[in-house]
Amino acid sequence: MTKRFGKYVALNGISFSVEKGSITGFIGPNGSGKTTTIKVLSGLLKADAGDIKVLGMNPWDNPEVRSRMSVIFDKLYFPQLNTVEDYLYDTASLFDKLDPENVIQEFELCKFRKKKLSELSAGYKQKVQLASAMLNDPELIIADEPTANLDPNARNEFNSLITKLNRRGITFFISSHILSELERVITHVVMINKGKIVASSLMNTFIGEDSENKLLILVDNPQEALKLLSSFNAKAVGAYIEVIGGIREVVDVLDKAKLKIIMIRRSSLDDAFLEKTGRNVQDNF
Ligand SMILES: Nc1ncnc2c1ncn2[C@@H]1O[C@H](COP(=O)(O)OP(=O)(O)OP(=O)(O)O)[C@@H](O)[C@H]1O
Repeated sequence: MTKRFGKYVALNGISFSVEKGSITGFIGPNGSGKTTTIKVLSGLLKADAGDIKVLGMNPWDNPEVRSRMSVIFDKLYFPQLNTVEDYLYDTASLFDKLDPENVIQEFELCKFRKKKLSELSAGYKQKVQLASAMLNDPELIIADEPTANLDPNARNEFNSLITKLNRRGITFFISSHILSELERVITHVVMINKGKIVASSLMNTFIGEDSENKLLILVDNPQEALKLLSSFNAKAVGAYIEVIGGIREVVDVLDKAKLKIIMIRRSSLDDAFLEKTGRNVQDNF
C-alpha cells in the first residue's frame, strides 16, 4: 500500500497481513503512518496504490465491510452531553444488530447509564467506546491508540477486556506508539517506521521468547504470586517479582488466579524497538 499527501509519501509500499483471531499490535513512533494506515483499512482514505483487503474486501470499494468491523479511536468522539445510554442506544440503532441492554449488562455499565459522557473518566469513556463497537457484532475491531490517554490501571482494564473479547473470536488490530503498552495482550506485532514496515511477526518471535527471558512483575498480591509462579523460578526483587518464562504463560497464571498485574516489564522489548526503528521509545514523549 502506498499513500501520498501531495508530494509527501506517508506510506511507502507497506505490506503486512493480520491473522484471523489474533490481537495484532501496530507499533510505531509518532508520525510513522499508523493513523493513515488505519484510515485506509477503515475505508476513510483511498490508497494511491496497493492491494488492500479487509475481511476479503477492499474497504474503499466495499463500504459494506464496515458492517462486519468496528473502529475505535483514542478518545470518544461523540457529543459529550449525551448519556452513556443515549450513546449506546443511538449507536445500536445505526447497526440494528444487538440489543444495547445486553451490552450494558456485559460491560457492567448499569451504574453509569444515566451519566453524561463528559462525567466519565478517560478509562470509562474508552470502555463505553469498546462497548459501542460491540453493538456491530464485529469480526474485527481496529483501534487507533485506544489506551494513549489512560493511566496504567485503566489501560490494564481495557487490555483485559480486549483479551476477553478476543477469546470470543474477535480479531483486534491495535495501534500504539509504545510497544510495552500492549505487551501483555498482543499475539502478533507489525512495526512501522517512517512509512515502512520494519518488522512483522509473532510477538513471541519478535521478543525472542524462544530463549528464556527474565520478566519483572508488579502485582497486587506478591506473596501469592511468588507461590503461583514457583515453576517460573520466581523470586522477590524489591517490590517486584522476577521470573524466567514466557510472558503469556505468566500472565495466564496470574489472570486465572485473579491477581492484578500492575506492571510487567521486559527490557528486551524496548531494545527491540530501538533496534528496529533506530530510536528509543522515550524519544516519543
Ligand atoms: N491529511 C494529511 N495531509 C498531509 N500530511 C499528512 C496528513 N495526514 C497525515 N500526514 C502526515 O503523514 C505522516 C503519517 O501520519 P500518521 O498520522 O499516519 O502517523 P501516526 O503514526 O498515526 O502518528 P501519531 O502517533 O502521531 O498519530 C505524518 O508525517 C503526517 O504529518
